[in-house]
Amino acid sequence: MLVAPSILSADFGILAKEVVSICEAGADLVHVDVMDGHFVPNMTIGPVVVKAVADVAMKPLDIHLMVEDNTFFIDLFAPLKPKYISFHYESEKHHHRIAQKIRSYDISPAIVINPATPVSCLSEIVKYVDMVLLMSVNPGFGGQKFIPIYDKIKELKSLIEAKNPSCLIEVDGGVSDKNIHALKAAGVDIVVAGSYIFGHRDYAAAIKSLKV
Ligand SMILES: O=C(CO)[C@@H](O)[C@H](O)COP(=O)(O)O
Ligand SMILES: [Co+2]
Repeated sequence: MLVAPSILSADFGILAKEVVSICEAGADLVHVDVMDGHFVPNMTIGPVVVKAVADVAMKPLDIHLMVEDNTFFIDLFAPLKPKYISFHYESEKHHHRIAQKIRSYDISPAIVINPATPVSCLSEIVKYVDMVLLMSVNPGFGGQKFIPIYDKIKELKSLIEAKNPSCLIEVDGGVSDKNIHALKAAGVDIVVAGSYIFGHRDYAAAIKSLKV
């Protein structure tokens, strides 16, 4: 299992130090939640702060867009060369165009679906992305209760095996040592965890407990 700590739960007063700490503690990716106050009822960070994160991160960035205007934000963040940019199925009319746009920057495109969005809506776009992110909370906030989406993970695994076997499955929201084994068994490749990791005094121990 790869682990992507979500910096949404970091102490923003010492953000650079927090990013270095999770990288040294064994993070595989640094998950950056970008919210615009329209697609979700919350706002987070923009290009100036994400650049400061990119400047100190020793691991690749995994940028999760929760915005209405995907094109605008992709153009803003592409110069920071993240490994992934993920966009929400629910926020976009032109999924294929957005995936191509991300790839044109030599960045891996990923698509995200909310807990109530069915896996069947991915049947065509799955061929064009390198990762699918399944939300296991409603997007907008850290620290929410995990929604059991195990059937969706299994359904997505079958779709990926049939249409794009190299595509990875990421799960985001409420991940902890309580559900990590079940997530692994269902076929997840990468977990995002915010409050679980940053709520521990020992980040390395928290990350290790998710690397199952
Ligand atoms: O995208 C989101 C929330 O919208 C996440 O990345 C959260 O930041 C995860 O936080 P926890 O649920 O692990 O506390
Ligand atoms: Co996220």
